[in-house]
Amino acid sequence: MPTPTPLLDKVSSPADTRDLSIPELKQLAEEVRAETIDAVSVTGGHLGAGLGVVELTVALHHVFETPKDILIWDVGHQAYPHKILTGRRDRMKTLRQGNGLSGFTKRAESEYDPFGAAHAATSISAALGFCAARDAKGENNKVIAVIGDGSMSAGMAYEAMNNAADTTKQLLVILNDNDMSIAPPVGGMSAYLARVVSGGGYQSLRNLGKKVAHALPRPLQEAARKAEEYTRGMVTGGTFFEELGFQYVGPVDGHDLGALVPLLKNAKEIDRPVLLHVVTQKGKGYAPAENAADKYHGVVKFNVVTGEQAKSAGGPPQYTKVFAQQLVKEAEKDDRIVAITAAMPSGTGLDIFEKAFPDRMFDVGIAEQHAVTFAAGLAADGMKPFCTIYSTFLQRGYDQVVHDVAIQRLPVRFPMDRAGLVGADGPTHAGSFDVGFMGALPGMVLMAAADEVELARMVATAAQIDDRPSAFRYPRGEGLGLEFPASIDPLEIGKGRIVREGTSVAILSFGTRLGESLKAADLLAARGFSATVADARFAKPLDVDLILRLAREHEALITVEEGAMGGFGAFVLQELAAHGALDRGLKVRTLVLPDVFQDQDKPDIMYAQAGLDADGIVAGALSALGMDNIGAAGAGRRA
Ligand SMILES: Cc1ncc(C[n+]2csc(CCOP(=O)(O)OP(=O)(O)O)c2C)c(N)n1
Ligand SMILES: CC(=O)[C@@H](O)[C@H](O)COP(=O)(O)O
Ligand SMILES: [Mg+2]
Repeated sequence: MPTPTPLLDKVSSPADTRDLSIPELKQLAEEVRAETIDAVSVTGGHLGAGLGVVELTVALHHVFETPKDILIWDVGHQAYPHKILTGRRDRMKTLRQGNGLSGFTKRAESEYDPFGAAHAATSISAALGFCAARDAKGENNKVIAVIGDGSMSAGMAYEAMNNAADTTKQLLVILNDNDMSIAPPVGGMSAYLARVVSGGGYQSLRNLGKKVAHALPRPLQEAARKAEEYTRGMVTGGTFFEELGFQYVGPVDGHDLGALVPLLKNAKEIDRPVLLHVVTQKGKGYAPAENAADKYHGVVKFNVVTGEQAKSAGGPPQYTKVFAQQLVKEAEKDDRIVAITAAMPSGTGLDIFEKAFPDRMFDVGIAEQHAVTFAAGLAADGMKPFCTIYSTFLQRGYDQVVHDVAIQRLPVRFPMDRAGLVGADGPTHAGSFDVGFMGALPGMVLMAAADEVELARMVATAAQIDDRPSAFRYPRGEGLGLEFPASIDPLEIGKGRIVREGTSVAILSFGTRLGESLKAADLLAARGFSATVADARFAKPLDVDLILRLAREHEALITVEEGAMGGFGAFVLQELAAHGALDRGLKVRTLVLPDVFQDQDKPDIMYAQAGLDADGIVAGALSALGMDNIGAAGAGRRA
C-alpha cells in the first residue's frame, strides 16, 4: 500500500512549493522520500544519494525560481526527488528502463535539467559557464551547483573553483557532505571536511545569519573576518574555500528545512561565489539504506518493508569477479603487482584484491586522471600497476594515458571493465569508445575477452607484458559459466584463434560478441552458407596472418565488436588495405555500435537494435554476400 501523499499530489511543478510554510515543506519532503523509495523499489537504481538530498531538493525548489534559476546536480544520481518535483512524477517507475526516464539529469528530458551529467565533478564548471553567459547577457538569474563530498576529490572541481571568483559574483556551490562516495571517501579533502564538521558542530542559524548578512562594505568585512579568524585561532573550517575566493557558509544540517530555507534565501543575495557546506546522511529516512555499508548507493528491486533486495538467480560469475580473482592469483606470484581504483573498489572487484593485499591496493578517489599518472609513476619505478577503471571513466584520463603512459612506453596495465553497452545507466556509462582511443596509441597492446576464461588469460598476459602498456576490455555482467582449466596460461601476443571452420564467410569477433557470432554461423548454415568464426583476441597488435588468411579463403569478411566506429573493424580494414587484400573483391562489413548515443535499455535489446546480435550478424553477412536487400551499408539493423 503506497504511503498517502496529499501534499505532493498538489505539487505539479516547483512553483507549487513556493508559498509553502516550513511545516508544509517538511511534510512535502517526507512524501517525496516515500515516493522515491516506492519508485526505486520497482525499478532499482541509485537510491541512497537521493534520499540524502530530499530536504535540500525541496528547499532549493522552494527558494529558487527554477527553471529560470539554474540548478545543476553533480553526477545526477541523486536527482530522483528533483525529478518527482519537476513534472516527472508519473514516469518515475520507468526510471532507467527502455523508453523511460534517465537515471541521471538530462537536458532532453526536462527544462529543469539545464545540464546533463552522470560522470562526477562537472557541475561547478558547467555552473560557472552558465554564470558567465548570464553575466554577459546582463541577466540576473541565480546559478546553483550541488556537488557531493566524493565528487570533490576530482580535479575538475578544483579547476572550476579556482576560476570562480575571477569569473562571476553570483554562484552558489552546495557541497553535499554525507561522508560517503560509493565506498567511504578517501583522501585529504575528505579528512579536511570531516575536521570542519566535527570541529564546531553545526553552526547555529544565528551565527550563519551573521556570516551571510553583512552590513560592512566588502573589503572591510573581508579584512575584519580574516583578522578575527586567524588571530583568535577560531577557524573551524572553510578556510580552504575562502582562500579560493568563496564565501564559506556552514556546516549546516542538510535535513533541517528550518535552517536550510533562510540560509538559501540569504545566500542568494551575496555578491560573490558562495560555498554552502551541508551535512547530510546518505540513505536518510529509510532504515535499510541508512544501515547499509554502501548506504544503498545502487540497488536492484527491493521489498520496501524489509529492504531485502531481489536475489540474483545465482548464475555464472561476473566478469568483474573473474578479473579480481585472477589478479589475486597473479599477485600471489609477483609482489610487484599493485592495483589502483578511482573510487570504485566494489565495482571493479578490487575490494577482493584489497582483502588479499591491503597494502597493494590504492583507492585514489574520483580522480581518474591522477590514477593513470600515479600508475605511470609506479610503473616507472618498477612496479606492475593494474589501473582498473571502467571504460567510460577512463575517457577522463585519456591525455594521461597518451602523455604519461604511452609516449613513455610504461607498462601500465589497464583492465577496462564495463566495456560495451551497460544497460540501465545509458549512454553516459556505455563503454563504446575505448577500442578506438586505446588502439590508436603506438605500442599499446589491446585485448578483448570473449568469455571469462579468456579474461583470466588476459589478466595473466597483462601481468607478463613488462615492456609497454597494455589494456583489456570486458563487459558488465556474467560470464558464460565455463569450466576453468587447471592452469591459466598467458596468450601469445597478437595471436587470434579460429573457433569454427567454414568456407564462404568469415566472422571475426573481438570480445564477447563471439557467442552471437557462433549463433549467427548456425543460422547461416541453416541457409546454406558455411561460416568460419574467429576470435581476434587482440586489436593491437592485430593478427595479420589470421586476417589475411580469412580474407584469402572467404568471399566475405565480417568484423563484430562491442564498440563504436573507428575501432576494431577500422583497424582490420586498414590492415587489409595496406596488404592489398581489398584489391581483389573481398566483401567486407564492419559491424559496430550505431553512430548515435543509444538510450538506456536492457543490453540485449540495445545490441539487437545495434545489429550486433546473431540476427544482425547474419544480416551483415547476407548483405556482404549480396543475398538480401538491406542496402549498401548493410551492417544489420540500426538504432
Ligand atoms: C568520473 C566518474 N568517476 C566515477 C564515477 C562513479 N561514481 C558515481 S557516484 C560516485 C560517488 C559520488 O560520491 P558523492 O559525490 O559524495 O555523492 P553521493 O553518492 O555520496 O551523494 C562515484 C564514484 C562517476 N560517476 N564519474
Ligand atoms: C552513478 C555511477 O556512476 C555509478 O554508481 C554507476 O552507476 C555504477 O555502475 P555499476 O552498477 O555498473 O557499477
Ligand atoms: Mg557523498
